[in-house]
Amino acid sequence: MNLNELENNWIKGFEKPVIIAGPCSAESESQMLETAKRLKESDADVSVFRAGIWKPRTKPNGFEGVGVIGLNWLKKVKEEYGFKTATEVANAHHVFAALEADVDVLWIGARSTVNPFTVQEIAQALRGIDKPVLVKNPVNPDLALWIGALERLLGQDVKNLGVIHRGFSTYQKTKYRNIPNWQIALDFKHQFPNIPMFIDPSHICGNRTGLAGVTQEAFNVGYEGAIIESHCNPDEAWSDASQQITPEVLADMINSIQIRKSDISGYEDEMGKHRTLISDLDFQLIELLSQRMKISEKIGTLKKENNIAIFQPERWRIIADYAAQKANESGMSHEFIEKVFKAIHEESIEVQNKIMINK
Ligand SMILES: C=C(O[C@@H]1C=C(C(=O)O)C=C[C@H]1O)C(=O)O
Repeated sequence: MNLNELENNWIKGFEKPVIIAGPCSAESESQMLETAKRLKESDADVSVFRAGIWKPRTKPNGFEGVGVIGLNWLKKVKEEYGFKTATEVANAHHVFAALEADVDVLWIGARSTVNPFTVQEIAQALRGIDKPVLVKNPVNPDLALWIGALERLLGQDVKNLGVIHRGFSTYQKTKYRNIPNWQIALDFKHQFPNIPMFIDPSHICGNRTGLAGVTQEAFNVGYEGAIIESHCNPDEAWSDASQQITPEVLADMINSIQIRKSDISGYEDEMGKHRTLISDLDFQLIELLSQRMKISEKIGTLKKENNIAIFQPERWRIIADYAAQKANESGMSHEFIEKVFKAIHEESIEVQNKIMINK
């Protein structure tokens, strides 16, 4: 069996979009019950209550989670408020403890997904379970590693799978804590449309203000749910205080978000007309690119015969400047045109390189 054959019917048992919410970390019984109570009373439509029991911290000596005692509090939340519960597992010991406490949904964190040994250990501990297991993207933008983690789970007969898009680490300071890199998540969704995808705006943003925008963007492209950190007293939270919101703020946010359906029925004709035009233009784009590469080949032959270097910075600068100017005039984003032309130039260099090394 491969990942594309999974049916993932588990998601049908949840109200859509599936909202998973709760504190970053379990801190005390009262903090857990108070947060759960207020989530229940709000109209955020939360179906799963999350809380971190074991916390992977960047530096030692910080708060590393309350440990197994927190599982009792999760149990209480389930009994008193009827939520399903979720927590992160990062080794086999966590898995056994979480299953023992009957946690309903487990997730593998971004720092674990990067390590095949860890994922294999967790997968073996989970062998054959039918509880949903969600895999966060690895901290580094590596789609194969993300897919590999799911394959390890499937290899142990864990078939109710989902993924969480939590963004990717960067060295540069950006407005995000972890840049979304939407393309990687969309590549995943394209390859595995049958695997439910959740957005984790809390870890992408690292602050409260960006949460609604990122969540809306994810629902615009058809994600199935969101996992959002919510705490009864966010400013006093023991971990990730700056990105947590109260249950009431969460409810306002969820209610302000538009949910889009992926089904186009009823609009096939109207969309069909536009799509025909797009297909026609795509065909022309490919034709034009192919003609451009053929000319580049001729230039490559000329350069080879006359020992001229392939890369011509002056010429490339003129082309890039011209493209930027045209982008402005036509109202397209400068970044987009720059990306397209860089890709064309890279391929053109590659085409000429092939000619050069051909005897
Ligand atoms: C085609 C050439 O070779 C390279 C490729 C270019 C391109 O594809 O536009 C431009 C400059 C060179 O770096 C050229 O020298 O004109």
